Amino acid sequence: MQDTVHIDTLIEARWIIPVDPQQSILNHHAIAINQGKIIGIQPINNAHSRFKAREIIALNNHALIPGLINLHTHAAMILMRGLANDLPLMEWLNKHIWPTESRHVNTSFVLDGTRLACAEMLRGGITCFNDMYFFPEASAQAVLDSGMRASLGMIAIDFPTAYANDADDYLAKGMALRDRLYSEPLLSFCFAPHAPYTVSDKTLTNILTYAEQLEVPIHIHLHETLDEINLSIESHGVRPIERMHQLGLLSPGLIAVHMVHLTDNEIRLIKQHGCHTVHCPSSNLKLASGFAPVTSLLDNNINVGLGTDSAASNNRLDMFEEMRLAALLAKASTNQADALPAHQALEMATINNARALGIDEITGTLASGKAADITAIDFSDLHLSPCYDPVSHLVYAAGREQVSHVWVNGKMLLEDKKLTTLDSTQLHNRAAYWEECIKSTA
Ligand SMILES: CSC[C@H]1O[C@@H](n2cnc3c(O)ncnc32)[C@H](O)[C@@H]1O
Ligand SMILES: [Zn+2]
Repeated sequence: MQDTVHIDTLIEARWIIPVDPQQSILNHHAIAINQGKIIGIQPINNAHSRFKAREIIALNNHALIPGLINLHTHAAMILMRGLANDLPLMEWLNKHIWPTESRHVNTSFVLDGTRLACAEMLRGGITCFNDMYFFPEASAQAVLDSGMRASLGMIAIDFPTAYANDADDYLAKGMALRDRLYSEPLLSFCFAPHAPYTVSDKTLTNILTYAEQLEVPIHIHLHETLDEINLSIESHGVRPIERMHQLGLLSPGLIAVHMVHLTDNEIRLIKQHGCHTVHCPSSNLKLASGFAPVTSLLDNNINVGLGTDSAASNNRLDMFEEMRLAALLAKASTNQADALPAHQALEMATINNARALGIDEITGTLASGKAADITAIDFSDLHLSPCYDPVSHLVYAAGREQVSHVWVNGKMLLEDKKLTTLDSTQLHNRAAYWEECIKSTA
C-alpha cells in the first residue's frame, strides 16, 4: 500500500493526449499537479487513492493537451489588426505598418497590445509564445501580468525608431533587459534580427557572436517572399539563406520563420545545420507570400514548428486555425491525403515549438516532471459529437471557442473560459483608446 501524496491540483479528463512518442491517448485519466509540475498521470480511480488534492477539477467531457505554443508573433501588433488588408508584404509594411509604428509605437502601446494579445492567446489555449517586437520590456511586463510563458526578442533592425537609434543600441537594450529578467522562471530570450533586407552583415555577425556566447537562439524572418529573395540577389549577390550560411548563422540555434521559397539545396543546408523552421500558414496565405514546402522539410527530419505571425497579418492569434491550415495545405500541395496527419499538426504546435525554443525539457508534452502547462478542450458542443478520434476533432473540427481551461506552470489562467489574471473591461478600454489614436492620424 502506497502512502497518500498531498498535492495542489488533480485534473480529471475524458482524454489525455500527451503528444509524447512513448505514450498513446489515455482515457479517463487524471493529471496530478504539485508546485507547478506534473507529478503523475493515472487512471482516475488510482489517482484518487494515490493523491489527496487541495483542488479537484473534473472535466468529464474534455481533452487535455500540452499548452499550445505560438512560435512566431509580434503580440503588440494586435492593435493594428484590420488596419491594412489584401496587400503583399512589402507594400503592407512600407505604406501602412511601418508608418503607423513610427507614429504610435511606444511603451504604453506595447504594454496594452501585448496584454490584449495574451488574453486572446490564453482564450485560444496558447500557454507560451515567441515574440519579436519593439519595447520588449513592456512585452515582458504584460507577459508577467498574464502569467504566460514567453520567449522575448532582443530585436535588431537597421533603422532608428522610438525604441532605439541604431543596431548597437537595439542590442544593448535587449541584452540589458535579458540581464534584468534572467531569473524570471517563465521568461526566456532570443536574438531577433528582423529580416535579411533590414539587417546588415555587420549586425548579423555581432548577433552571432553574442548568441554563441550567451547560448541564446536567433529568431529571424527568412525567405518569406520572392521580393526578399530578389532584393538579396540585387544587394548581396546571393539568396538570403546562402548569405546566412556565408555569415555562419545556419545552426541549431537558428529559428527561421516562413521559409517559403526554398530550393532542394537550401533544404539540404537547413537540414545539415539542424536549423529550426516556423510555418505561418495564415500569414503566408493572406499576404500571398507563397506556400512553404512543409512536407519536404518534415520528410528531411527538419524541425518545423507553427506560428500565427501578428494579428495584423493573420488576422487571428489562433493556433487551432494554424494546425488545421498546415494539415490541409500540406495535403493539397502534395496531392497526398496522408501528408501532415492531425497528430503531426498537434506535434508542430506543441513539442516541435518547444524544441525550437530549447524548452522541450520543460513543456511541449504532458509527462511527469514537466511543467503543468495544460490546455483543456470541451467536447460537449454538438459539432464534436460523436467522437471517434479526439486528435482528429482537435485539428479538423474543434476551434479555440472550445478551450475551457488553461494552466501555465500549474496556475489556472483560464477558468471556464474566463481569464483569471487579465481584466477584459480594461483590455477593451485600452483597445478603444488606441483605435481612436490610430484613426486620428490615418
Ligand atoms: C523588429 S520588430 C518586428 C517588425 O516586424 C514587422 N513585421 C510584422 N510582420 C512581419 C512579417 O510577416 N514579415 C516581416 N516583418 C514583419 C513589424 O511590423 C515590426 O516592424
Ligand atoms: Zn513576423
